[in-house]
Amino acid sequence: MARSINLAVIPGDGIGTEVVSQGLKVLRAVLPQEVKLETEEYDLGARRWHATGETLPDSELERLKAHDAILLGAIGDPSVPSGVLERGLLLRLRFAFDHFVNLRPSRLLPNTPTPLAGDPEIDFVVVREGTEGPYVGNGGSLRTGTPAEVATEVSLNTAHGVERVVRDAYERANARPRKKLTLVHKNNVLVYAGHLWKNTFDRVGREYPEVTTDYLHVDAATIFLVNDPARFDVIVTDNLFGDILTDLAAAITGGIGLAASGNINPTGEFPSMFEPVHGSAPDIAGTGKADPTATILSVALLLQHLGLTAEAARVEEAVTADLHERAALGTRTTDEIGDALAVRVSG
Ligand SMILES: NC(=O)c1ccc[n+]([C@@H]2O[C@H](COP(=O)([O-])OP(=O)(O)OC[C@H]3O[C@@H](n4cnc5c(N)ncnc54)[C@H](O)[C@@H]3O)[C@@H](O)[C@H]2O)c1
Ligand SMILES: CC(C)[C@H](C(=O)O)[C@@H](O)C(=O)O
Ligand SMILES: [Mg+2]
Repeated sequence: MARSINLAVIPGDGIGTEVVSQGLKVLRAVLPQEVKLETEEYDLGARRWHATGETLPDSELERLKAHDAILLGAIGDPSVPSGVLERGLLLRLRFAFDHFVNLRPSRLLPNTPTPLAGDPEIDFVVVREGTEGPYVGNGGSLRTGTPAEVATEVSLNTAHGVERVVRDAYERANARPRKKLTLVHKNNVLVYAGHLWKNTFDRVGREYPEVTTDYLHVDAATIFLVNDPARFDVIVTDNLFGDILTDLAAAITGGIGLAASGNINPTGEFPSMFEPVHGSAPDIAGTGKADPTATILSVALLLQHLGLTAEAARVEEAVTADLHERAALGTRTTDEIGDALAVRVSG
């Protein structure tokens, strides 16, 4: 069936540009001829900010709306004050496009090194809330820069925002063979937000009698992620806990170079955005050491989201096969890994 994909591409900063070009290479190689791919690259990130002072102008946001999806590399640069691009560009996109499901799957693929002992079974997905929590920018500081400075960063949690992400997580758990959903929060201390999350979780759960539920405080969840990761199937959690847990999840499943994510707007009102979990890695930018696999697996999530499930599976299979050979192949550059995966998906 002939169709076209109108993809926005935001390479961003540092290794973002390096890994995105590999992601596009694999995307082009996996798509059948009858699917026409149109891409439009957006110059957003540190270069643009230095040149114009802009992070994400309204006009660009408006143009981005028209795309079927967005592929993003990473943003953030040591030459730009911390938070300017993170808030002004990345979070602005997630909020403006109502990406309330930040989907971060974690699977330990065969032959992939893990720092954990034994041969752990790891196959879970984190459903991280993407538009609320302490990320909303509800804060400020008084007497800034003085010894008497006071700073606040208030976490915003709405019944609407919590319910929609919890419901999405139940749906995902219900569709998986194990049907298990774990809520991670900290309701022994954060009692207002924590109780809203837990009450919503329990109430919505009554509509999903086949889903087994579990609750963990976030500190304990970090223990289990290391000692017993097999206990997790689907995790639902708030924006900040989800950020931290998914870097840990990446570390136990082969490293941050393999961790993919999708910022999903489930209603389809706005384009969803796919990006590796990692950042712009200024420490290795320009060296060819960046692993593009996380971006390529994010391309698989993008394909899945667009209903191209066979192509998504081909990308995942190619990554699994490539990982099998990693130990024998030794060190490869970003480009070499991208080339190898592009050959595999088109073969
Ligand atoms: N989604 C995003 O765009 C995003 C995500 C995280 C951090 N950031 C930003 O990126 C900048 C750097 O942040 P950071 O250092 O905390 O996190 P980072 O993820 O960029 O790097 C952490 C460590 O992981 C390594 N690493 C990351 N990606 C890798 C890859 N693909 N292959 C091999 N090694 C990889 C880096 O070399 C570094 O040692 C900051 O400005 C931060 O705000 C952006
Ligand atoms: C860069 C930052 C805003 C971002 C986040 O905290 O969500 C990043 O760490 C991520 O995990 O995508
Ligand atoms: Mg993060």
